[in-house]
Amino acid sequence: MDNKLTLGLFGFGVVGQGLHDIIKTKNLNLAIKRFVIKHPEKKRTLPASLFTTDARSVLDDPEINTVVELIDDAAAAFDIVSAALRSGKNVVSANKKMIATHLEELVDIQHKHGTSLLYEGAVCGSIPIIRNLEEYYDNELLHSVTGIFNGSSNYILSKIFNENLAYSTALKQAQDLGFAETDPTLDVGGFDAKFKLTIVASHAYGLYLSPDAILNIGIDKLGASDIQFAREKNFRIKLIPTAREINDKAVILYVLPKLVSPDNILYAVENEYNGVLVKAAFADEQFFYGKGAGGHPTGSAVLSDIAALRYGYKYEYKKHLGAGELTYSTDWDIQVYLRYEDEQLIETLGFSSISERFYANNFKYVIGKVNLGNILKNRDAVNRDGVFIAEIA
Ligand SMILES: NC(=O)C1=CN([C@@H]2O[C@H](COP(=O)(O)OP(=O)(O)OC[C@H]3O[C@@H](n4cnc5c(N)ncnc54)[C@H](OP(=O)(O)O)[C@@H]3O)[C@@H](O)[C@H]2O)C=CC1
Ligand SMILES: N[C@@H](CC=O)C(=O)O
Repeated sequence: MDNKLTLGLFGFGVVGQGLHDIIKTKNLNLAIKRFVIKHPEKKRTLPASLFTTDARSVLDDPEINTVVELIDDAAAAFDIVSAALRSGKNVVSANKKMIATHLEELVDIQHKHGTSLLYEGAVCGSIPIIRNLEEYYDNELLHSVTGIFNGSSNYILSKIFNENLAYSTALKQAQDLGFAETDPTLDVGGFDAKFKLTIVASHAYGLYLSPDAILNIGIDKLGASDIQFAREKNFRIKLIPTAREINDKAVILYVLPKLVSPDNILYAVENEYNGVLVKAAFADEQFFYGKGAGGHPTGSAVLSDIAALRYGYKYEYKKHLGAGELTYSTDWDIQVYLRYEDEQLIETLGFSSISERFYANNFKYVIGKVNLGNILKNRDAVNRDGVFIAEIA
């Protein structure tokens, strides 16, 4: 099938412009009829007549059969995407916060209206992980899906570890390069990685979960002593989301910084690059590597989804058909490095074992095993100034 696609594009920022750059270099059987933006006063690189702030002019246009949603407002994005799907238009989105928060509802709308929502660009930029989890790993038992899912935090950590840049300078660079979210707390606080993990959990394990139920600790409390500790032990610190089957009934999910050694493939993933490490029963380990942020890498994933709509591609959410087989659990001990100030925190977290302890005037840490559920329950006590927690193998 080679249907002509007539697009309405919401958003002409980093990703919207990146997509447009790619589309204009190719002779594709598609046309962008209209761009919906928020600030009409902004200077654009295309004729003003193509831009509007009126969402209805796209949603109510019967000639537009495909909506591409690339805006930085998750609430508005949900309204746009759900209205488009309900009106019979297929949609491509890169909005991981919106998708992670509303996935089950969006799947229902697609089923009811026979439309398709694709979102490869929402998870790890240019890396084609969603379609692989849907299609390639359809029958494989997946032991785990982990990796580096956020380009901005990885960029910041790379600049700190490799170039001794200050955290704030590195963050500013990630923003200037268009990698960071409009609210960069989403990146450095591990929220963005968690939204992506929530989407991965659906396609890998058939789970619909509220992101709020999942632990995310970011890199924003990283301090000079943690960096020194990591360097002395020849570790690098990476922000790692983890989805892992702990037995044939339960899956654990969390986002934590991790101290990784040079023999870990993620050690060498630098800057805005992402890496997805899939461990499957028979295929064993497989590694996907590519740019996780930026207009062109993300635009290429968005374009791949647009092209897939030409032949009627839909996610089938097949793993949800056996729903109930696997449940989400937080009852699992993980080994962590914890820098802390108040001894009470060690009690509160209820370490089941401690293998190393260090006290100095301005630097105290323990290494030991703690239950994931306890960290989740006490996340406010852990996610505060003076404390830094990271997984350690
Ligand atoms: N940057 C990246 O590397 C990646 C981003 N993403 C996701 O892609 C989406 C877009 O990100 P990005 O391009 O970086 O964001 P930008 O901030 O660069 O651009 C956002 C665009 O959205 C428009 N906009 C905001 N609100 C509305 C609204 N209510 N109606 C219509 N237009 C609106 C803005 O309009 P105006 O131009 O008038 O201000 C702007 O054009 C986000 O969901 C982000 O999480 C996904 C993967 C990678
Ligand atoms: N802010 C995100 C953009 C891509 O998803 C990131 O840094 O990874």
